[in-house]
Amino acid sequence: MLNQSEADERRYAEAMTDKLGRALEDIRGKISASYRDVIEAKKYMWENISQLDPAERAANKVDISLQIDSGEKAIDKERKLHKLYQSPYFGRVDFRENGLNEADAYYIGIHSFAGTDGHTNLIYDWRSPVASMFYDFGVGPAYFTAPLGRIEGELTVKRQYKIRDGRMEYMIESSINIDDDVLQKELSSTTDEKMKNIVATIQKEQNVIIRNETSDELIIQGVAGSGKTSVALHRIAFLLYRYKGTLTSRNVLIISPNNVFSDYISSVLPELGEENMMEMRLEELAEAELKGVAGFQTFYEQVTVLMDQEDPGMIERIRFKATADFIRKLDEFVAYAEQHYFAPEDVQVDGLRISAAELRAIYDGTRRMPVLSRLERTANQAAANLRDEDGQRLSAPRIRKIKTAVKKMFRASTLLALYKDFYDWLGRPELLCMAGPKKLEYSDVFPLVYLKMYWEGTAPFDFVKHLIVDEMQDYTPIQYAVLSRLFNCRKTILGDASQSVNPYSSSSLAEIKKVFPNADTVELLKSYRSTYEITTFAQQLKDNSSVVPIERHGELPRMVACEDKEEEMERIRSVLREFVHSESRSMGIVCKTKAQADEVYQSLRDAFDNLYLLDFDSEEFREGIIITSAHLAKGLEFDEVIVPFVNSEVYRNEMDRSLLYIACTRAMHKLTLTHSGARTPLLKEPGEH
Ligand SMILES: Nc1ncnc2c1ncn2[C@@H]1O[C@H](COP(=O)(O)OP(=O)(O)OP(=O)(O)O)[C@@H](O)[C@H]1O
Repeated sequence: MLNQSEADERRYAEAMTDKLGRALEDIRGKISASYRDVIEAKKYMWENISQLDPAERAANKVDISLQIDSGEKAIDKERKLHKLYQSPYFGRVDFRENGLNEADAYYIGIHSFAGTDGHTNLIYDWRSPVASMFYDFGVGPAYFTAPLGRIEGELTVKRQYKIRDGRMEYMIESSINIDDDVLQKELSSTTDEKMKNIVATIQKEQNVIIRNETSDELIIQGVAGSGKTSVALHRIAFLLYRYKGTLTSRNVLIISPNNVFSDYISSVLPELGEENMMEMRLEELAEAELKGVAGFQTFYEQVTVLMDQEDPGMIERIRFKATADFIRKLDEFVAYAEQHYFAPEDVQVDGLRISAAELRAIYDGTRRMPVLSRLERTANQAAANLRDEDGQRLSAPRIRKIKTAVKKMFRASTLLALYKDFYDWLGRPELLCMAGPKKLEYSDVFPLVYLKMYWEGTAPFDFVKHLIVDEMQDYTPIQYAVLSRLFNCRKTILGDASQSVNPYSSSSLAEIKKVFPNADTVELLKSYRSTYEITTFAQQLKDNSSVVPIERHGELPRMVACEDKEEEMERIRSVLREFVHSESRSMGIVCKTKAQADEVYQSLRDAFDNLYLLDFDSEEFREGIIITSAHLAKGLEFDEVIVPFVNSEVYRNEMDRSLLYIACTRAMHKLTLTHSGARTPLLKEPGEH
């Protein structure tokens, strides 16, 4: 057996690092040479431009661009080699194929690495078929699916390593699954500025999702900290590897909740050797779709209004528009409008006549088109059927008159008018209410985008081949219906029904399934982010007994009762001073509202460096002390979290419960809650049952 003892493994790791070092030098040499070649070629072209004929110039340009291309590939390879040089591999499986006597050893790393012959793989990419056994099996019977089919056999060895800067820090013989010790070490470490990759410790249930190639629509419901976002990103990295040539990062789009979140996750794919995918907020999509139609309130603004005042009318409007039944009603209305909204009349243009019957016949023959196109087509067709006094086709001004006349035959003259009619048709006109002059309420934005598809159609995003929707609980069925029409591609949809920032419009898995009836669904129940103590403490806010906290222990959350706000801020300062002198790298102060976050920021800004206020206009996630609201903290995590103002008058209703749950579950290692006055009834003292 190759490298039986730990000493053998240490030597092997060093030798591998040497090999990688040489490969790295080699590629760096090539990059410099290629850089010089490009400069030379450009210089030659510049100096001789007057003597070169057009064909020679074109040939030179092609040469230069080929050289740049190969230089870029070399830079990409250098990046990967550098990564491997720092940590060549993290796992090994020895696999004996059925019918063979000997097992082969496969070392598994973040990228693959071939020996000098270019054929022998010394390190296997974690996404390669053989590497799947590392995640799926312990020692014993195992198999992997190769391009030619399933290969069965036996794992005789399974090991994990931590190699840093050429030195093996530890090696673990793990017989069952990715060993808990390694996972514990990974989870206990303090967090870097951005999200980390988890290739060395992907869990079996996560691997099934990452390597899923069969689901066109995959919905992942996972508890807080179960690795949903990590898994979705690794899934994309896997699919980019698996479908190299047909799928590139430019074909993958993530619908993300805000720019900070996009920034927070932006390091994972590059770390895995892939380019970042495209990202977009759903509001950006709506902005493009409704340009020139109406402005609108954002989701964030909607939530802020709801937090400031409990407006039963607004809540009813939101609730009404947040069900699958609402889509059905809108569809019924469209069918009704289809039948009744076009009322043709005879048209007279300068003595020429088109009959209502003819218009009706043409209009009826244009089904499946959006309204505006139908009307246009009807007018054009009717005009084309007609000849003027001289037996000629109609002039442009006459055609325009016909178009105007035909347009007026449709009962609604604008998209907004049609939308308003919908509520009249329902007999519920009060359900449409503007947030301001020419400003729609957020709950009307996507119904209107949906109706626009019927009104004037919309161009689908055909270049997107895989769509990821994160924080799925915050999108309503009508938003999914829009996405489903605009993105006719594979989808990975993930979220947690317990982490909704607006419970009146949150979608459960069951609701989303109504829009995607053929979707496959998976649940992730194990929570990896927080210590056992933090997870169980947060559980009192959400009655979900199926959550499985990871057995990683830490301090009990601290509940700090204060006499008044002044004392509360002083206690927060003291927690921050402890943090500054600790090993922790990131601290989140997660408030309920932006106004509270502003207040805390003002009170602390002069006392600490590295203190940042994160609001909806922020672009990046930063290391240090971040002050923000629960809405924006969604999806993020911090070594330590402080939740201020957990008073009875601040956290009282269901919405507050969700926000408090989000806030508490952002903490990895330490959680402190402070209040002055009575504690919120939603929480018990830590340790109290
Ligand atoms: N298999 C794993 N190995 C190591 N760390 C993991 C693993 N799975 C998840 N984690 C860690 O758990 C934390 C939570 O992961 P992630 O943010 O992907 O979860 P989530 O389900 O999207 O969370 P939330 O919904 O609460 O925002 C991250 O620090 C991630 O690195």
